[in-house]
Amino acid sequence: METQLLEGKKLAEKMQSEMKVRVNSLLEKGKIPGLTVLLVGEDKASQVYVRNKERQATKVGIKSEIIRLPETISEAALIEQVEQLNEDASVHGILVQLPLPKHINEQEVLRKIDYSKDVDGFHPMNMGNFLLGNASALPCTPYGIMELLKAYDISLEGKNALVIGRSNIVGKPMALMLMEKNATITIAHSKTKNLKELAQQADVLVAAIGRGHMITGEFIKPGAVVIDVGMNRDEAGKLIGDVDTASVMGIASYVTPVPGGVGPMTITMLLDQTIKKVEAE
Ligand SMILES: Nc1nc2c(c(=O)[nH]1)N[C@@H](CN(C=O)c1ccc(C(=O)N[C@@H](CCC(=O)O)C(=O)O)cc1)CN2
Repeated sequence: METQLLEGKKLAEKMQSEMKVRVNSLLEKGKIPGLTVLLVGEDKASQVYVRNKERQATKVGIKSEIIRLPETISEAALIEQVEQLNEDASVHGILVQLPLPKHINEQEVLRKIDYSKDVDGFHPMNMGNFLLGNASALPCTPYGIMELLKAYDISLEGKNALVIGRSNIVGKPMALMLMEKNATITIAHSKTKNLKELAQQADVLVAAIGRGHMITGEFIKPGAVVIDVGMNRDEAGKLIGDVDTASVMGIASYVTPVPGGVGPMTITMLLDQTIKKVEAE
């Protein structure tokens, strides 16, 4: 079987060039979409991600700012920053880059974002509305994956989908989005006993485990669609996914590469949701 790459980077470029047109028409009406990202601490990967968010936001015409805060900031001081942004009419989207340092309660901070400015879809109000089928903002990674599947005309109806990972930002919302498209969902996690067996029955497999190259060809049902959410570094510091892409080639029908698959779609959906906030005004 020939395995086709699901090229998130290419789709992201296409979607972002369409976003430039959307932003231009907002600018003509005197509206400038504004996105502010709060970055706490020195985490190397997070620094790369927020820089990329800022660069790509600027490219499509969004006014973007990163507020860098020290690792030692208190939860109260971080919440104060969030509340200031809630009051700032030029800011349409607020994003707190995750993970936060251990002394800060992530959920407490996220719930303090004005939910109408939450472009990550992590606010409990948005999560709840999403669960009820009435979303106003969606978690960007699973949203990007759904757009990628749509762009490649991959039908989910009646398919067995296995989501490996149960995080709030990927696994749980991913399962729900696949279910909305009439797939039959299984969620696996670190305590799942028969992972390989479950994987071998999956028509669609989403790997969001955080363990480099854990999913090899022997986990894959012939013809399956394989989505790799992993962002791991090997011993040489090279970025690798949760899926050993080379070993699934020839077995899967589709696979997302790392880099160039899911990651670029995550940022693109963030930009989309920021623009939508202003379009809806
Ligand atoms: N507030 C949030 N925090 C985090 C989220 C999120 O959606 N909201 N997701 C992840 C990290 N993330 C975005 O923040 C993210 C990860 C990876 C990429 C990406 O484009 N990856 C590239 C490779 C980049 C590299 O070379 O390191 C790729 O896959 O091609 C974008 C966004 C956790 N935190």
